Amino acid sequence: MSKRKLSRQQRWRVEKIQAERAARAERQAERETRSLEAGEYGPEQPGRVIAHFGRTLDVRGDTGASLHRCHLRANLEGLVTGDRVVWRRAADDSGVVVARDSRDNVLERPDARGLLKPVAANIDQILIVFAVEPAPFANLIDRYLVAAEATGITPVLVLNKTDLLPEDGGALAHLLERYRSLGYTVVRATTRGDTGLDALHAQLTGRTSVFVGQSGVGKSSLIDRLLPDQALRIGALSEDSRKGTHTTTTARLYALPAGGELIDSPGIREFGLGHLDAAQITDGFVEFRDYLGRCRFRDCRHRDEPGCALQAAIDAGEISAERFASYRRILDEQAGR
Ligand SMILES: Nc1nc2c(ncn2[C@@H]2O[C@H](COP(=O)(O)OP(=O)(O)OP(=O)(O)O)[C@@H](O)[C@H]2O)c(=O)[nH]1
Ligand SMILES: [Zn+2]
Repeated sequence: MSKRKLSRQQRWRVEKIQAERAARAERQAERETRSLEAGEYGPEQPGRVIAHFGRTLDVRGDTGASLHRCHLRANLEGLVTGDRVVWRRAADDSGVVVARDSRDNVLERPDARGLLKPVAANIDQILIVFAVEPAPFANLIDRYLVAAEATGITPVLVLNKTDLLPEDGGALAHLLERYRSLGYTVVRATTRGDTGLDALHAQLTGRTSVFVGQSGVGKSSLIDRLLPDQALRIGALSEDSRKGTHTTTTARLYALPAGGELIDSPGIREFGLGHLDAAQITDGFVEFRDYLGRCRFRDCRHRDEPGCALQAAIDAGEISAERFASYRRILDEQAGR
């Protein structure tokens, strides 16, 4: 309901509820300060947010794998899964989060109203999954790469279903070579067979990762194989479900048995191009970066302008004409939205 349509009585009621809420928050903050000062909580220690439900968080201490249901100090806002925090443990194993460390990076998604909201933080790599089938369009891979580059998080390409790959690698071999030559890591995987995930395990070890990619490329299959302890995964979710329906869509951090960590949620898997401006799209093509700023005109749109450094690089074979066409397509589609 829009604000304008509220009657005076409704407005009064809303204000009353807000005032009560503020008073409650203040009392809670005072209680917290008292109990923190009274030494009811242990010493400050580092931890990481594993999941969050409003002002309640699951925190994992840096020593040991146990989870602690924590609440937030009243002055803290906007923590997300993956945040590194300072917390204090209570006698009953719950805790309170007292501070958030600075973030290396943050993954954002538009909410229902189109406003960008952080969903996860401190991610080392975005694994862009594509598959032998459905066959990938280069333009789609480029879109994911551009979106990943805009976050500052390293993208890695994962080609899944390699069991379906013809001996000679088919048309995909050429495509993969293009991305390798741009400096991207390409990992092959298959959920069929015993050794199909070896390279992926190696890529995941010691890092915090997220999986993104089109429907049907095998993200669920990969994640199920990487987190074989289904009971643990599902158990964690059902334990949270009493907290409300939104818990199943909130991002959760999983420790992978073979090493490394995975942050996953339906929202993260749908990560895409959404909200990028022209400059971000241009920057998302890594091989353009050396040429940007070298066009004759400072406001060159890299279309038909004379003295365009990008066009010259294409003519010289230094930039792939296909990647440039893909760039133009993404720009045009964003402009037409
Ligand atoms: N041949 C083959 N099929 C696979 C492999 N991995 C997954 N599949 C199949 O691909 C189909 C899609 O897999 P999903 O794991 O549901 O794909 P997804 O990316 O999670 O798809 P959404 O849930 O729609 O986003 C399923 O029928 C899987 O059995 C693989 O390595 N090889
Ligand atoms: Zn130009």
